[in-house]
Amino acid sequence: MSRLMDIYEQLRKAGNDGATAAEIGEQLQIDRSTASRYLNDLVKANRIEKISGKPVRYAVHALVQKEAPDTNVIGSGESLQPILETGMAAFLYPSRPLPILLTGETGTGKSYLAEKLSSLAIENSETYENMPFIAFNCADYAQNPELLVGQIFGIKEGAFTGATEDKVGLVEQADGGILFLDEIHRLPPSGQEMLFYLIDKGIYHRLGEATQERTANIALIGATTEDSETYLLPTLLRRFSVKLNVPSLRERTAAEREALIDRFLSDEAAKMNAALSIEEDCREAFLTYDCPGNIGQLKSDIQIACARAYLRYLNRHETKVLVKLEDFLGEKEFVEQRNWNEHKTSKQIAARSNTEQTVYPFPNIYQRLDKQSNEENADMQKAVLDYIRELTQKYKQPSLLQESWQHLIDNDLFRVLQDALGELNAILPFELHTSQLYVIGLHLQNYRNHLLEDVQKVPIPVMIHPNATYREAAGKLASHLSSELSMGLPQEEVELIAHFLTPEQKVQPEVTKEQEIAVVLVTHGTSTSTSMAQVTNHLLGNNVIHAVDMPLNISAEDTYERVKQTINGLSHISGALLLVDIGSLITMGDTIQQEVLVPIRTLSSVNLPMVLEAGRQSLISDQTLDGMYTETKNAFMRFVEKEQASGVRKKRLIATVCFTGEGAAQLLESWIENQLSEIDQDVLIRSVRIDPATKDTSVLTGLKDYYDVIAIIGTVPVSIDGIPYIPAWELLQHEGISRMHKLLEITRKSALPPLNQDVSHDEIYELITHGLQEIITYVNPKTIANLLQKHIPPIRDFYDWDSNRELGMWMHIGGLIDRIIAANLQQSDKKLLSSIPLDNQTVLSARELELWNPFCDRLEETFHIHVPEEIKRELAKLSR
Ligand SMILES: Nc1ncnc2c1ncn2[C@@H]1O[C@H](COP(=O)(O)OP(=O)(O)OP(=O)(O)O)[C@@H](O)[C@H]1O
Repeated sequence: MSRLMDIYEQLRKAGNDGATAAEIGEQLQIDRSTASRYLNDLVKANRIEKISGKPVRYAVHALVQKEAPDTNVIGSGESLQPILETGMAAFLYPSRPLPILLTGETGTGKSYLAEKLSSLAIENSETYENMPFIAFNCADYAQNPELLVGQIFGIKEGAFTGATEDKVGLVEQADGGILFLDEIHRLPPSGQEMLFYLIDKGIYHRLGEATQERTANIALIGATTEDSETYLLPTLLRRFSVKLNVPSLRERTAAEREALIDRFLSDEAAKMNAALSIEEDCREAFLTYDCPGNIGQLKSDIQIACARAYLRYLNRHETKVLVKLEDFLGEKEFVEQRNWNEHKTSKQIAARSNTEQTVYPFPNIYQRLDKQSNEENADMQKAVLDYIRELTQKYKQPSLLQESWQHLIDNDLFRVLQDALGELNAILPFELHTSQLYVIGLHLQNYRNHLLEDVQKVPIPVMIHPNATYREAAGKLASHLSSELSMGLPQEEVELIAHFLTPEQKVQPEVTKEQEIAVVLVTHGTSTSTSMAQVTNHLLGNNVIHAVDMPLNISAEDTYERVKQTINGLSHISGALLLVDIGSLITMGDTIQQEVLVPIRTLSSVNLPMVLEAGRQSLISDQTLDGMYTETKNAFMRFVEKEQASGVRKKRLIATVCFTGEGAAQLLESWIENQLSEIDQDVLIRSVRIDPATKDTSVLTGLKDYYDVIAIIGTVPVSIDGIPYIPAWELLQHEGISRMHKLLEITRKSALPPLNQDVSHDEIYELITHGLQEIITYVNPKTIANLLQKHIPPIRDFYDWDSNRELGMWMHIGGLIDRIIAANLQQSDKKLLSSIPLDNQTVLSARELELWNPFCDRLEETFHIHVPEEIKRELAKLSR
């Protein structure tokens, strides 16, 4: 700290009485006249005042004295006292605020303190009144140092590839106010240099704008979890005159930890709209457990335990939310299994999704029947059977812990079920799995809850069970419930339990239903297939979709091999339905089927509704490959028709989500906005708050009515049918960005007309020139369209293409020509060939090959290129 700062500090400690120059000189071991000079500087800068009298005394302004400690910040009177005091002093330093560096372990509250210090300064000082506070996490752009520096200092158009326009940086936005850079060690050396130049001289320049100097006056706060000596340039480190280490949770006093727990609990209670209390042993556990992720972890563990308690309160119609030790222990065990060294964000996301599984809504037949009380009895019976299936499927989620089930079922009911197990086993022809009993327990809990709700009930239809043994077992259970819990079941309920007991519904959580026909999903991107498959498998409660990802760097041959191996690895199948994202993969199945010796059918343009339908179909026992193909295709058509029937296409929207709707969600909002290219400017980005306690997604489902919500991106995993979710941490890596781009690409308003609509040849020409403009780089789309217009008709007639098929082929060929030209220019024919799923097995007639010759000859003449033989074959094959 500088001498001036030392003097200021000394005076602050002296309080309202202040000190004389001689006293200060003595305390700091400097001569009195030097102390006096500094003190007068501070007076001139209006930071301290003179108290008249002899000798003159100096004191810090009363206003400043009252600013620290802040009673609202837990620890302000204790562990955080020095940080708050020194931090405020640095802010109010004469003439120019001193840069502050906050160091400390993850979750200790560095960001929190930066914000608190800033709001204190803004509230209490005239200098900062109405001044901006800009916070930015450098880790968000760690993958792209150039862009990171650009975000901070601004970018001049053309500074690097992709910098298509001038961009104002954060320094400019924070001018005259406060800039907080979290994870500052992520700044590359060039950025660190620019930063210390700014601190020194108040001067900076935008990226790519070396000649134009700009000025800014900012109060800088940096924060890092890393050792600053190692990760920051010594020159920058020296510029941080105030370095404050934020203590870990271990170093905070017990009283502070207790106060933190109370604060977090009352924050949760405020969100719940219900009375919340905590059992003593659970509070004790929160007070004492080892919490390496510090306050951040403590907070999220409390939030999760509260969410669990809240779920129990809802399910059991309790009068208050009671947080028990078990609500916390589930989480703790989970935390212990994980290596805390992993990135905190991914840990928190995983922890939240773990909770989400518990919060997953269980089907409730009574509510369903209430809704459809006018339905025919047969439909109601079907609804009941679906309900049984759904409930049993749900149990197959392996991650759903047994205790979670127990939480959902009243203790007395749970006990009666367990007691009855032996007797039921004696009656039934097989041993009842305990999990099956939980399923029945859940159903009975639903029934019990419904009884409690004093509403007019629609009775479930009576579905007499054909087998007397099961009816007997159900009767036995009913009499236990009646005698031990006075829970008399009506006849239809007893019959329903008999259905639950039958082996068809017998739950075998470890075993996946054996599929006759496999569904293999192949899409571009590092994880697109896997995540679609995960969603579907999760929803269907079965591992029915087999995913093959196609990262951009793997060749067509590798993909081919992967798909082949996947199919070969599935014994007992009698066929496979291949779902692919783009048309060019459509021929892959034909080739593979010759090697794997089972029939394969392929559908392209796959989307989530299609995958779901295919998965559902594959679970139907006697479904055939052709039947599955047709049903899945129909699902797709229905989807397309629904889209078209909705008339004007809805505007596309990406929703960003976080627990506040203001933090991560807003950061993501502006980040994504910057990523959108010209053709995606129609996309709206909206940040949405997800309440941590209820995880209520109704705002998102509401948006769905008015917009085509193409993705949800954020820090709170939400699952809404048909809308892919991209976690924020994934978005900021290559894989996530490419997923987002893929989603944008497939939802763009296609230049192509709706399916099944006949298009005239002139229209095809227009549509194609327009469509090609968007995808090709090397040639004039009109030249290609002219060539196609001239040479396609005999081919079209030979294969009897309809107009949609023809449109598809024109687009495909247009793109292919562009790639051939690029490959010729870059002399990379080999690479081109390896990116096309070529095969030598398909037998093509001489006539088919000849058909393409005139077109290929003209192509070679016009563009001075060579069209390889393999490509001619590929074209012929695709035409079929
Ligand atoms: N004194 C405090 N009072 C109340 N809440 C706090 C306090 N300190 C931290 N928190 C809360 O704990 C959580 C973690 O804090 P924060 O994000 O500031 O930690 P951090 O040190 O910046 O973590 P990281 O280095 O991982 O970014 C936040 O939700 C924050 O609001």
